[in-house]
Amino acid sequence: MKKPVVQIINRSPNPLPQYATAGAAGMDIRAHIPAPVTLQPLERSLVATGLYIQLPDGYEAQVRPRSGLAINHGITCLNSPGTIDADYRGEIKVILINLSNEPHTIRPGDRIAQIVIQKAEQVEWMEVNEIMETARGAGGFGHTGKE
Ligand SMILES: O=c1ccn([C@H]2C[C@H](O)[C@@H](COP(=O)(O)OP(=O)(O)OP(=O)(O)O)O2)c(=O)[nH]1
Ligand SMILES: [Mg+2]
Repeated sequence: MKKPVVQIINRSPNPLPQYATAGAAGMDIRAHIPAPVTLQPLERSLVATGLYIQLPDGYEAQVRPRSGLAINHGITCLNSPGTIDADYRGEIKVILINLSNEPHTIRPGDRIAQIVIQKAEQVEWMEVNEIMETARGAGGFGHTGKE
């Protein structure tokens, strides 16, 4: 299947993000920082990547945490999933937070998160007074499976 093409500028010395396996949804993205950054417990930091992308209209990129960093070090993306709009032309940055009890150091070139590129259509609203009934109705927030 032909893949959509996304233009990218890489102002870092790191390789371009790549799919690590044939069926990967995400591509790891790396820190583009001049020196190591240590996150203390509950500290957050906006980490640069040196990447700038031009998404086709109708696409978005999501910045998502890496599960390995999360389970091993308590490092996640505070705004997960981060949204990269199709018309954003700034540098892709990652809001990392340390949810562990130990300091954790991010080094230049470390894989800090992953991006998933997918279709995201815009819609128009049609304002009405009623919306169609369903079996679920207004049930939510854990209402299924109860007697
Ligand atoms: O993890 C992220 C999230 C966002 N962005 C960039 C791309 C996105 O298009 C822009 C705005 O993000 P968002 O809409 O989430 O933030 P906002 O607080 O609503 O800012 P704005 O008013 O600029 O939309 O910031 C990133 O680089 N990394
Ligand atoms: Mg916004």
